[in-house]
Parts: sequence; C-alpha cells; structure tokens
Amino acid sequence: MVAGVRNAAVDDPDEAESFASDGGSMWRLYATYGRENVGDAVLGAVMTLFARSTGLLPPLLLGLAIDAVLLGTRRYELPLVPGTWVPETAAGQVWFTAGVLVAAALASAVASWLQGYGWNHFAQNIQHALRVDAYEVLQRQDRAFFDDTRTGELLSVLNNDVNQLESFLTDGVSSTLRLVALVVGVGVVLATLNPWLALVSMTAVPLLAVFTFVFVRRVQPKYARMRGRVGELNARLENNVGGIEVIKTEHAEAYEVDRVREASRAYYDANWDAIRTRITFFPGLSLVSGLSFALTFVVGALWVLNGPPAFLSGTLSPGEFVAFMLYTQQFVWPLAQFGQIINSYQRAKASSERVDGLLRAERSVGERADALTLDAVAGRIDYEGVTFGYGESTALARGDDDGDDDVPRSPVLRDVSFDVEPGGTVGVVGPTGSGKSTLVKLLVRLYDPDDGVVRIDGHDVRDLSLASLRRAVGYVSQEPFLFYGTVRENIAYGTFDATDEEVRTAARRAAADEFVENLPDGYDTLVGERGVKLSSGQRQRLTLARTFLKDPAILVLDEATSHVDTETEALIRRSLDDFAADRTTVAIAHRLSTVKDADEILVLDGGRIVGRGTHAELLDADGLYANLWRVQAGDIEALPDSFFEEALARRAVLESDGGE
Ligand SMILES: Nc1ncnc2c1ncn2[C@@H]1O[C@H](COP(=O)(O)OP(=O)(O)OP(=O)(O)O)[C@@H](O)[C@H]1O
Repeated sequence: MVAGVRNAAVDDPDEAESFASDGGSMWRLYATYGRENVGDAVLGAVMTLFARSTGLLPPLLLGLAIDAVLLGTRRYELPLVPGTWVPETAAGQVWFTAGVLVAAALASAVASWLQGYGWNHFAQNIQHALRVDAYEVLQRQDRAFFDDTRTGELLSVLNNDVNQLESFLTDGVSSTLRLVALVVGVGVVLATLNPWLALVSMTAVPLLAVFTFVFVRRVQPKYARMRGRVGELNARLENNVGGIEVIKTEHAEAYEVDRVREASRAYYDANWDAIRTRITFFPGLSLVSGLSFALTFVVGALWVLNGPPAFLSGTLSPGEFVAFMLYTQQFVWPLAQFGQIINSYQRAKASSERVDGLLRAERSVGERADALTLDAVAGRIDYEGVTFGYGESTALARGDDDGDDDVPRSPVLRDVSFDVEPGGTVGVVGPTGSGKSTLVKLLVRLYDPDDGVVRIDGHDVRDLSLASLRRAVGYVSQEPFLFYGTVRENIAYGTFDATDEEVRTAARRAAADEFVENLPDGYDTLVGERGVKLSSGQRQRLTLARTFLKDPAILVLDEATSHVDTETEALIRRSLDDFAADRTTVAIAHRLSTVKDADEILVLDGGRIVGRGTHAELLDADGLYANLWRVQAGDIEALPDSFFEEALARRAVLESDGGE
C-alpha cells in the first residue's frame, strides 16, 4: 500500500537514482507527447532530407565543370537537365554552373528554415506538455512522497531532465536524420562514381561503429550518475536558500559552504568522469575519419596519375577525383558527429528515465474509480481502531527496488477510536509527539491508516472523492503557509471565485482585517515568499481567514491560534466559537484553555487515547490532563513526582527514536 517510485535495478548503490524507470522510456515519452504535433516532425524530417539532397549537387557540379569546362575531356551533361538548357560556350557553362549552385543554395536555405521550424516546434511542444504533465503528476503525489523526496531533486527533474529531452529532439534526432540521409545519398553517389574507391573511403565506417559502441557502454552509467548528482546538488541549494535564516542565526555559513562544496564536488567528479570519456572519444573518431580521408586521397590520386591500381579496372578523371574527395569529406567527417548524437542520446536517455520514473510514481493515497461525491455533509466523524505509522514510503528513500512495503512502520497512533456528532466539538490534547497532528492528517487523507477506518458521515474517507473530502474539511495546519502573492490571493486561495466583500468578511472573522488595512497596499500587499513579510501570527490569521472563506462543514484546527497573542486569540476565539457553533470541529491545542469547553476532550499519549471526557470529568479523573492543567495554571508544586518521571521518560523515547 505504500507509494513506491520504482528504481531500476542497480548493482552499484552509487548509481541508485532517485527517479529511474525500467528503461526504454524515452521513445515512449516522445511518442506519447509528440502525437499531437506529428505534422511538425514530418515537416522537419522531409525538409531535412530535401536540404541534404540539395547538398549533394555542388561536388557533382564542380567535378563536371573541371572535366567539361576546364579540361574539356567530357561533355557538359547534368542528370534531369535537358541538353538544350546547357549553353554551348565555356563562359556560358561557367555562368550556368554558378546559377545552378545559387539555386541549390537557395533551396537548401529555405529547406533548412522549414526543417528548423518543424523540429523546434515539435520539440518545444513536447517539452511544454511533458513539464506540465510531470508537475501535475507530482502534485497528485501523496504527502508521504514529499516527506521522502527532496525538493531540489524534483525541481531538477522538472527542469534539467525535461530540457535534456527537448535538446536531444532538436539536435540529436534531426542530426541523425541528416546523417542517415547523407550516408545513404553520398554512399549511392560514390558507388556510382567509382565503387572500388567508394569501398576504400568506407573503411572508416566499421571502425567508427566499434569506437562508438565502446563509448556508449562506458559513458552510459557515467551520465546516469551525473544526473543523480545534479539532483543532489539542487536539493542542497534549495534547502539552504529555504533555511537561510537558520544558517545566519546559527552562523553556519562556513559549514554550509563546505556542504555545498562537497555536493558540487560530487557533481564535478561525476561530470568530469563523463567528460574525460567524451573528450577522448571525439578526437579518436576524428583521427579515424582523417586517416580514412588520407587513404582515399592516396588511392584516388595514384589512380588519376597511373591508372587503376592492380586488380582494379576503370578510369578516374581529375574532375571525378575532386568530386569524390569532396563527397568523402562530406561523408567521413560528419560520421564523427555521430558520436555527438550518441552522447546527446545517452544524456536524454538518463533524463527520460528520471522523468518517466516520476510520471509513473505510484501513490498510496489515491482516489477510487467509483469514488463517492459527498454533497450535503452533516459532519459526523468516527475513527474506529485506527493504527498508523510513518514509514519510508518510497523506494527511492529506501534505496531498494522491489517496491514492497517492507519497512517496519512504528505506530504513531495505536488503536484510536472516537466519534464526533454533527456540530460537535472535540478537543485533542497531549504531550508533544503524542500523535495529535497525525490524527487529523488522516481525516483529510494526507495519509491513510495502516489499520482501522476513518469515516465522515458513515463513509470510509477512502471511498470519497478527494475533491469532496477536501471541500468538506477545512484544515488549519500548525504551520501556516502563504504563497507568494497578495493578501487577497492568499485568503481566496481555494475559493478562487470569492468576492472582495467575502474576502474582507473572512478576514474580519479571523481578526486580520485591521492589520491588513494597515499594510502599505492593503489587500493588494505582496506577502513575500512563504509570507516572510508578515509575522507568524499574521500569517496564521490569514490562513484562518482562508478557512473561514471556504466555509467547510468540518473544521480542523491544529493549534490554529498558537502564534497569536492572548488578546488576538480572544478576538479570534469569539468569531471561531460563532463559526464553529453549527459545524463539527476537531481542535488540537497545547493551551488547554482553548479546548476547555469542548463536548469531549481526547488525551493522547504515545499514540494512544489515555483519557477522554469533558474538562470537568478529566479534572476529576486526575490523570495526565489534570496534571497538564496544573502545569498551565502554574501550579507546579501540586504535580506528583510520577508526572516528571513520565515526562522525562517520554522525552527520552522521543529523542532516541522519533516517537516510537
Ligand atoms: N512526516 C513524518 N514522517 C515521519 N515521522 C513523523 C512525521 N510527522 C510526524 N512524525 C512523528 O510522528 C510522531 C507524532 O507526530 P505528531 O506531529 O502527530 O505529534 P503532535 O502530537 O502533533 O506533536 P506536537 O504537539 O509537537 O505538534 C512524532 O514522533 C513525530 O516524530
């Protein structure tokens, strides 16, 4: 049931990539995302072939001009051109040749433009669609996926890897076509001109093939490793920019520079390793090509001078020889370019596996095909025997590849059962780490329980559509989050069609209207990234306003007023009581006075409910709640020794294993 981003089986843990699919994904991605713009690809392909064939003309014309015009050893004849078009005089033939050359150059220029247009349009559209889709899939991942994956790495997939796929299409695929057209076209012309000499000039081909094969084998894992390192580096940088305040207040700049240096060095090393292989490969290819060119020259030149070499027959005119050498050059040098294509292919392949891995990442919190839409919500909540533990939910976090749920999950909630009647209020209290936030996260399905059921109006929340579930529940989390944007946008986030008046009313209820009006641009003030330009109490009030505006049937408040001062809390409480009066409310509070009037208070300790009842009942029971109440009343002397012993024991457990 646990989400699993499946990794390709890897022998070397160093190569265990965060996002990797089972390979073979690149062409599938291109096919899927290129379907709609296949016309552009066809235009690009046809124009590539056309541009290439116009490139075959100049050497042929040059050879003809040397023999027919300069040496006068053969007639001026061109295939497909009627003899009557060709001028009789030598000067006329020179101008005619020039005219054909210019026409070929013009045709080639137009074809190149169309080819560039076709390929680039095709590739840009794929890049755009792929990025948006990958983001959409990413956004649908469950909370556990984000717990285990670093943001920088995700950004690296959405940016670098998607771009790599685009650049292989524009450079690699079109170059491959050009190369194939060239090899076939030139090969045919060479074989027609002089088949034996053509064989000599092609000696390079098998050598180049072996060379390339070896290169691919060696460079492939190096590129995979390099992409992984880019992700790690991005993750580190992203983390540090986010935590800049702590870095500064802890004076940890030097420490962080060291850590960035280390991550950058790891990328450098991986990249350098790939670069070394690459820069050895290309000169090697050029050398083979150069040797083959020289060999063709020697054989061809001796043939023109002395007639055919032993055991060969036929003639070779100087014009044919020049044309031959020009073709050979056209043919052999670009073969070396083949290495670049393979190189770009390998990089794109490594990227495609990461993009595909992300696109195929499984989710544990999904929506059933026949999910129920909850229209009118009464607001009854019940938890029945709920047990839940956080596990390393993705294969990428575990570093294995079997995707099985084989990580022991220490329960953070154990056999929790309670219910709240429609319109009722339940308070949840307990020491830090006792599982209070986790309890409510199961209600909005940020996670699903390992055992037991959470129900709203009698329906298992897993049977409800996520849209209707999240519409029904308004969740004010412990950590208020604001997006970069205006105050108004942040309040209306989720209720995008709210009017200005509705936004104001919500702000007023959350005791935010006054401070907002005092901001430089009122509701149009930009709040900065994550709302950094506001105080945490102000941020909290805006997220409360957001929930008031949403007007949900069920209200979940996770320490919703923890960041505000007592006076503001009193103001918020007044409107909260009003707002919560006719809707079901689950309120988590450290400050027990906040939940004192709840219909029922649950006391959590170590993931279990260790007490429940009204405030008066719990005081009477004289358990953990009564002691916590004494602490908050400042009545420390009245606390029994056992309270301190238990508190110390709890702390030791929390610090040793994070909650188990
Ligand atoms: N995303 C997570 N991944 C793994 N463990 C987690 C995660 N979130 C919380 N925990 C662990 O689960 C336990 C319960 O956490 P929870 O946030 O529910 O406690 P809480 O009672 O709300 O605490 P507090 O009062 O400090 O907010 C803690 O031990 C915590 O370390």
